[in-house]
Amino acid sequence: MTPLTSTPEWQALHSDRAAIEDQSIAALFADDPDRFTDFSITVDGLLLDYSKQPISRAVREQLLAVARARNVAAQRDAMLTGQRINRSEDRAVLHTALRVPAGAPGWADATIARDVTATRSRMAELATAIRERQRTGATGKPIEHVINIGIGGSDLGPRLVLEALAPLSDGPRVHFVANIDGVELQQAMAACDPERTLVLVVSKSFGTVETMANAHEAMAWLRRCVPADDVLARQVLAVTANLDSVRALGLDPDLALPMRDWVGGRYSLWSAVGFSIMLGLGPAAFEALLDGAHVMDRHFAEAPLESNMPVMLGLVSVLNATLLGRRSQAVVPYTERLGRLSAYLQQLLMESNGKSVDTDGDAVSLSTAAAVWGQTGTPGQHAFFQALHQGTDVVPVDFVGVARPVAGEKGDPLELTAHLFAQGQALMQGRWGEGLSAMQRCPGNRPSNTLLLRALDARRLGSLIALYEHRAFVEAAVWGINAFDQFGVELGKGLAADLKPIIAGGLEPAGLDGSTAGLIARYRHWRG
Ligand SMILES: O=P(O)(O)OC[C@H]1O[C@](O)(CO)[C@@H](O)[C@@H]1O
Repeated sequence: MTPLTSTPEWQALHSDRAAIEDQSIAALFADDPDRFTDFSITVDGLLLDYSKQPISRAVREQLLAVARARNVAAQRDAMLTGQRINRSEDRAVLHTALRVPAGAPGWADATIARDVTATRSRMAELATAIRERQRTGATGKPIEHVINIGIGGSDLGPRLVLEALAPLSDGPRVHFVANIDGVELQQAMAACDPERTLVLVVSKSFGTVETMANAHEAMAWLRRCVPADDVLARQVLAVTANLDSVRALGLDPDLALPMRDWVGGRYSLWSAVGFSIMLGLGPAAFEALLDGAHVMDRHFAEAPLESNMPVMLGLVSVLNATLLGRRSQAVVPYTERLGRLSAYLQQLLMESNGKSVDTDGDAVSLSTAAAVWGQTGTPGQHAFFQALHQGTDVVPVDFVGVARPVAGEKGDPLELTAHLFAQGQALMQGRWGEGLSAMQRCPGNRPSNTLLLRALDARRLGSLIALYEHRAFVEAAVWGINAFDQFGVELGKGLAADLKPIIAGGLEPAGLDGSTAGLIARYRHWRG
């Protein structure tokens, strides 16, 4: 893979780096009254406004030239058509196939489409039977609670969606359990009647320590509390790509909902991993979520690069993170319902693109993924916004707003929206003028994107999530890295397994580094 820095297109952009950094965003508006129209893109009720970035028309052309030089369109097509683009794991990457409506033309082959439709139908039948109380728990009581046990991609997506659309929930109440310390599981078990609870064990690998530990605990609870021999068969359901391990846990693999190896964990909420969404909101809402994502997929596949929302969002990110060295990025949704968004995007963007070698294994020549963080507005305004306005580092912000709240939600987002728009304006304009002390002045010229959803509903949420998935793809394509493996996460998992018996006191801490040995000694001492 040619290093990005060796391409003439990047070199041309880089030679203008200082000018771009100094570019007054306000001046770009003054020079071009139509700038908002030209630097915003709308796809089916989702608007991206990237006009408050230091990007002139000429700079946009340079960015697009970089995208062409990196074959972003060809790389996209290779993903969509099921080529094995995840080279380090020799896998195709087909989360987009999960969102093609049944019978509609997709990009991948027909076998995959049939498999996707079959799983979706099975999920819908089962969810309907549970929601309509035809399929009960082992003692004949209806399922009113679901405990979703999973972590990372087997947790964050369904959690985000169910929190966002909670007012639409008319099915069993879903409780999420990810951490291994037992806190969430204890809380969930305390809130659930075991005879009316379905436990979902969601794990692509079915080997993740946290998930397996929590699954054992929850299964023991069901066995203890439900007087029926077939309680596990009736009330525990595995969602996985590893059916052999389902058997090892004592569950029937024939009952499990399958995942495929061509779906990465952090791209999997559209698969059977989203079963808890279907249970909570119903199959129609799940379909709407998929439809919204598919609309974004089609747009990504078909729109010219310059009016392609994920392409432009990805290029803006590369400009900030790589060209201008802005190593962190805030995501601030202006609705409490999207409070999980920054955590979701942390995994999506940082696990995908926190890489320092390219697809050939050579060191990349420039910085890749920036740190992603944030919380909702307006609480975030009273926490970290001071640093956004006056701190020494420029932190690009993605604002996310909704024109209409989720159906059934009380409260009007107008007040919040005023804050949202005001913050973007304030970051750009700053505050200057006679009579202001140095402490009172705000430098301004700080970039932001604004994403505005016509309404917070399943369809727009699907589009929004798919947009960020494709942004990660575009960034990776430009950087020349593989967005679909995550070997870095494995290292700590292995070390934790080695350390556990030492910390527990069964093994002596031989050969450890001084810090780890010291920490273990102190922990043991304080634990008593
Ligand atoms: O679904 P699994 O296999 O339990 O993995 C959970 C998560 O662990 C990771 O492998 C690493 O955090 C993620 O990519 C994945 O979403």
